[in-house]
Order: sequence, then C-alpha cells, then structure tokens
Amino acid sequence: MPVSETTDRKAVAGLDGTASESDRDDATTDPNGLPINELFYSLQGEGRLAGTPSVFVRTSGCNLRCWFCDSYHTSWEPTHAWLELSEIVAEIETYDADHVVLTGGEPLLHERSADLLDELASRDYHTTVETNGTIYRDGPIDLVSISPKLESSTPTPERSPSDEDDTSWERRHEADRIDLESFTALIEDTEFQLKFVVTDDGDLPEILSVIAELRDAADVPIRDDDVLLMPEGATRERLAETRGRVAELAMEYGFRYTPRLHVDLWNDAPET
Ligand SMILES: C[S@@+](CC[C@H](N)C(=O)[O-])C[C@H]1O[C@@H](n2cnc3c(N)ncnc32)[C@H](O)[C@@H]1O
Ligand SMILES: Nc1nc2[nH]cc(C(=O)O)c2c(=O)[nH]1
Ligand code: SF4
Ligand SMILES: [Mg+2]
Repeated sequence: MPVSETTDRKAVAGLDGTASESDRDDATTDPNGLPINELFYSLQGEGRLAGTPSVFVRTSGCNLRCWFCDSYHTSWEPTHAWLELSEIVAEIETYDADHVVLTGGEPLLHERSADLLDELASRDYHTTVETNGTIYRDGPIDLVSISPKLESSTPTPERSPSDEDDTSWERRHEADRIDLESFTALIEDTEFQLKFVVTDDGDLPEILSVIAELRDAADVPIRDDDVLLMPEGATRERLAETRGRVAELAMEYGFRYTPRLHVDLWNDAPET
C-alpha cells in the first residue's frame, strides 16, 4: 500500500505528502497514529532473518541524515500519511505473515511506535525493529536490529545529497550518531543484532572500537556472531562494487556478512 499517496481526513502536517519544517526531524506524540511512508509485504532482505516473508511498516522522519540513506523520503525529504494504529494493524492483518518489520526513517522517534509494538505483540506477531539505536524506547520487540552509524555515513558537503549550503545536519549527525547508553539499553533488553553498513576497509577500525566500547558497557555478551557487516549500496550497481570486499572483511574479522536480498531481487524499487 503506497500510503504516502493516500489522502487522509485529518488536517495535520504531512497529509499533502510534504512534512512541514517543524515536524521534519522531531519526535511525534500524536495520540492517534503514526506518520507512515509505506506499508508493504516483502522478504526480509537483511540480517539474520533474511528471506523471511514479512510485512514492513515504514515510519517517516529521522533524527540522522546518512548521505547514503536508501529511504530518502523518510529522512532528507520526509513524506507520509498519518495512519491510526487501528488502520495500521488492519492493513498488516490483510497479509498472511507472522513477521512484521518496523522501520523508517527512525521508528523509535515516535512515541506511538511502542503502542504499535504492544498491539502486534498481543496478536502474536514476531517483530523486528530496524533502528539507528540512538533512541531508547521501552516496548515489546522480538529482535532489535541496530545499525550504528559510522563516520563514513556523515553528510559532509562533498557527499551530501542536499544542494543546500548548510552544515547543520552534518554537525547534528556527527554529534548524535553514536549513543552508547542507548545502544546498551536496547541490547540489554532484547535479542539483538548489530548491523554495520560498510563502505570500504576504512570503516573497520571504527566498527572494532564501537564493539569494544559496547562490550565494556553492556551486561550482556556481544558475540562476533551478533555483528553483521552489510555492504553499502541502494542499487545493484553500487552493491556490485562493495559486496566482494565486505564479504572478505567478514571472513577476515569473523563477523557475519549480510546480503541485501531485496536489492539483488528488486533493485531500488519502492515497496520492496
Ligand atoms: C533506512 S534504515 C531505517 C532504520 C534506521 N533509521 C536505521 O538506519 O537503522 C534501514 C536499514 O537500511 C540501511 N541502509 C540505509 N541506506 C543504506 C545503503 N545505501 N546501503 C546499505 N544499507 C543502507 C540502514 O543502515 C538500516 O540498517
Ligand atoms: N526487503 C526489505 N528488507 C529490509 N530489511 C530492512 C529494511 C529497511 O529498510 O529497514 C528492508 C527493506 O526496505 N526491504
Ligand atoms: S539513520 Fe536510517 S533512516 Fe536515518 S538517514 Fe540514516 S539510514 Fe536513513
Ligand atoms: Mg530498506
């Protein structure tokens, strides 16, 4: 369901498909629902559940701005419709699936995401939350899939997709992307995976240092098996450039490699 094209009845920001400046990056607490960019059925393309048929709920709005973000219309130019939780659950139930992936944008920005997770838990869905890990929110999650953002994701002027001559997002992204306290709280609560987007060999020292700091801080073990290296690439062409080296790095360091099955299968098509 391409919900970003739905017209809706409530007179709130974002209904026309363009979020207002004020709700562009802020947490939403709307008592009735969530800003939804798309809701669709596909195969989980990433991580330890790759290949699992799943319903994807993609919220809009993000507190970071990765230059490579493959969901541009949830971060750099957010678009969405507002859906009430009951509408989201009803749409999920139209699919014959046991797994739901809550993603974004940054789904944990929104207070109502925790309520949606409650609703899904009460219906016995297995839930994965895809998150950058910088916002802790208490809620029933079966697998928290944390993708900590490395320095190589920062939107410097050379790699920013925005034409604006404004470094505020570069500074904000750099300041907020690593939050050990939040990472720790998330992994101590829930089954987890740490899924790093790798652009090249230069990312490995930072990955090793984030893992070392997290191992010091957390009360739960972090096995090499919990660490996944994922090649950067929103298109088949770009993945063809990155994945070979990332696979070699996974073998060299003993971490897991995760493919991006959906990109292999459907390239960068929406709702896949
Ligand atoms: C769009 S994000 C949404 C969830 C959350 N904001 C996050 O970053 O984890 C979903 C997943 O796609 C990954 N991702 C985004 N752009 C990518 C790219 N160009 N190549 C590889 N992975 C990418 C993110 O790291 C994350 O694991
Ligand atoms: N098929 C598919 N699998 C995914 N796993 C995580 C995704 C995401 O955007 O969070 C994603 C996605 O966008 N599509
Ligand atoms: S944190 Fe996730 S949604 Fe936000 S800009 Fe980065 S990849 Fe996109
Ligand atoms: Mg995706």
